[in-house]
Amino acid sequence: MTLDGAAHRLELLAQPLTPEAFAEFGDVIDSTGHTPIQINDGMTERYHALARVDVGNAEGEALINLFHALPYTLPMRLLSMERHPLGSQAFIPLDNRAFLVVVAPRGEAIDPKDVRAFIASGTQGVNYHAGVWHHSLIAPREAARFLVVDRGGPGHNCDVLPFSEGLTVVLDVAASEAKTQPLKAAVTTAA
Ligand SMILES: NC(=O)N[C@@H](O)C(=O)O
Ligand code: NI
Repeated sequence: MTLDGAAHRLELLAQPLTPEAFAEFGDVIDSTGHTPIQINDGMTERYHALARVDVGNAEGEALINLFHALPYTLPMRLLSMERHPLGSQAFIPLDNRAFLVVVAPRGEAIDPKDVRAFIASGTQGVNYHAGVWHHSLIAPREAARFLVVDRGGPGHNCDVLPFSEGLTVVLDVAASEAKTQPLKAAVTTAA
């Protein structure tokens, strides 16, 4: 499965992550805009069920992982996308650092014009729904740690789709300050 593409260059500009804009790809994990449940005698606010873990079938199980991501320098060239057909995958930042999310709609191929890039703030996580194409974790500028909740169990759960040689996909960051967290420092001149 490769992307059709003559000699094209696709410049991706990341936009601030919002639940509405991300809805077709998954959930935004963020307390903003949600009413918490008061628990523990009022000592804790529970933001309940911000997203659900999809483990696909009875053989699947939910895994709780930690990812220590090394930093990418931007602009960066994206070479492939991946999907997990059997389950969801959630990334929650632990160091309050913004990160980049690149997604494309489900399907057996990816139309380059459907690829979207978002800037997730340090207080926003994402939960990719099963089968949604995404780039693997991108931590810009500095190393960062993430809580990752995804599916374990038997079965093939990671398809990788390379962009064709004829298509160069470059991820940059919107010139305008993102509402979430400025990433200008992350943009360095390409080597
Ligand atoms: N491979 C792995 O566990 N992580 C990727 O799926 C990713 O989306 O980063
Ligand atoms: Ni993944």
